[in-house]
Amino acid sequence: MSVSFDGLGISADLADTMTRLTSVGAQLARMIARNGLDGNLAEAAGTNAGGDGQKALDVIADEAFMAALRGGAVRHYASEEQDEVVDFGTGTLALAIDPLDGSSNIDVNVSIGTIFSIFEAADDTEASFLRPANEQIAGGYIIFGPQTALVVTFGKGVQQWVLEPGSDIWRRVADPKPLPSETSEYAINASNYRHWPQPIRAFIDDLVAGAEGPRGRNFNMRWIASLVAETHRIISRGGVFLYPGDDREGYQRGRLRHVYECAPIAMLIEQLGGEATDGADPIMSATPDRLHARTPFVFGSASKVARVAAYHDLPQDEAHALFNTRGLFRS
Ligand SMILES: O=P(O)(O)OC[C@H]1O[C@](O)(COP(=O)(O)O)[C@@H](O)[C@@H]1O
Ligand SMILES: [Mg+2]
Ligand SMILES: [Mg+2]
Repeated sequence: MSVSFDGLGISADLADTMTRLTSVGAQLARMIARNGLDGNLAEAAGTNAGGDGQKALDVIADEAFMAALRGGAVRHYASEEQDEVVDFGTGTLALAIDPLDGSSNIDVNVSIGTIFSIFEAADDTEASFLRPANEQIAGGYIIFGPQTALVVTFGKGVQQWVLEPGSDIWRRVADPKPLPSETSEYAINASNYRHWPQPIRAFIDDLVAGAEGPRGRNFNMRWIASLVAETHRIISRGGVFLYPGDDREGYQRGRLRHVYECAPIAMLIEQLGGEATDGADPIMSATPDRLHARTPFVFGSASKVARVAAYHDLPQDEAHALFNTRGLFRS
């Protein structure tokens, strides 16, 4: 057996689905390690349902997961790369997937990943996914980086496996620890500053002001542009991630997709004692209105996520005031 989920109390259907996912994960890891030797995985390949340009690896990963899952316990397959839910006809589960996350990093040898969300299948294809994330029975990701790792929750804590390089063998390693509630690291694409709503600008202004600002201490920033890699860093050492809505065309609800990006990450983060919101309200209790719906996304250490929500509650004049007047937010 190349991976084992024994002792985790999950159903045979869920274990079979996870085995199929990890088998494709091992194949993709080998392929990614050979990028440039056998062809260019970052070559342009078309446009997906959301209007995003697809790279060769986006399409290869989607086809590989779909082929591996067909005939198993998954009945409804929803993918970033498919306009509509694919109905395999039989099975008890519904799986939503971002087959390849962080596509802009394929050709620069930076960590990329796969994100997945699993529900019990509903009667109708769309109904399987247009429901609150707190109905998920599993959520997780595979990260393809210096190590290939699987991080997943089945609703009782978070477990992690690492792929033995060059093989199909996944070894379980220590479970991730709960997130620290305080942190000094934040992640946001700061090039969008001028497009952000005022509460996000005010929050970031105060972090950037560091020891001289209202927070009275310094913060550090990271931006990898792979949601999976940012999540893995935050799970490893804490931090807060923000992809807010902004005033660019098509970005009013941010960039990230509720169903197959934010919902499973939110489940992992909450299992580790962190929080995940759209800036104000929890992701886990929101119901998306479309398969490819976007949502603003803020997640990570609980106190930081709560602080972002508090900035949304500031009176307009205080959100605009010079940072040194915001004594309320010292720490
Ligand atoms: O390029 P931007 O606007 O900083 O966006 C980066 C974000 O886009 C994403 O790459 C979107 O995911 P895909 O690569 O699956 O489209 C996230 O992984 C990442 O957080
Ligand atoms: Mg993605
Ligand atoms: Mg993707």
